[in-house]
Amino acid sequence: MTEKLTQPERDSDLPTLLDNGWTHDADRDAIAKTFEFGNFIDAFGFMTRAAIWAEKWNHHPEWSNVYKTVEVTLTTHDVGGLSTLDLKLARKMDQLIG
Ligand SMILES: C[C@H](O)[C@H](O)[C@H]1CNC2=NC(N)=NC(=O)C2=N1
Repeated sequence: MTEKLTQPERDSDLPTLLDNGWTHDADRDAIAKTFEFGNFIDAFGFMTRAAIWAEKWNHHPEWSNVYKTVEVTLTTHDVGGLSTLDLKLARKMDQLIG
C-alpha cells in the first residue's frame, strides 16, 4: 500500500530535488518542474521515455506540453500527497535529461 512521505523522508529526499529545479506545492503536497528542450521532438521524446517508466511503475504524471516546454506535476492521488513514487519518477525524469 502506498503511503504518504514521512517527515524524515521529506527532510532527506526533497532538498536534492529542490536543488534540481523542482518546487514543492504545499497546498497540494506535490512537486513540479518545467523542462525546456531545444525543439518539439526532443520535448515529446522526453515525454515518451518518461511515459514508459510511469507505466512500468504504475505512477503517472500530471503534465502538459507546449512546443519545446513540458510542465510536470507529481503527486500521488491515492494518498492525497507525495509518496516515494513521486520522488522516484522525479529522479528518473532528471536522469532522462542527463
Ligand atoms: C488504478 C491505478 O493503479 C491507480 O489509479 C494508480 C495509477 N497511477 C497513479 N498515478 C499517480 N500520480 N497517483 C496515483 O495515485 C496513481 N494511481
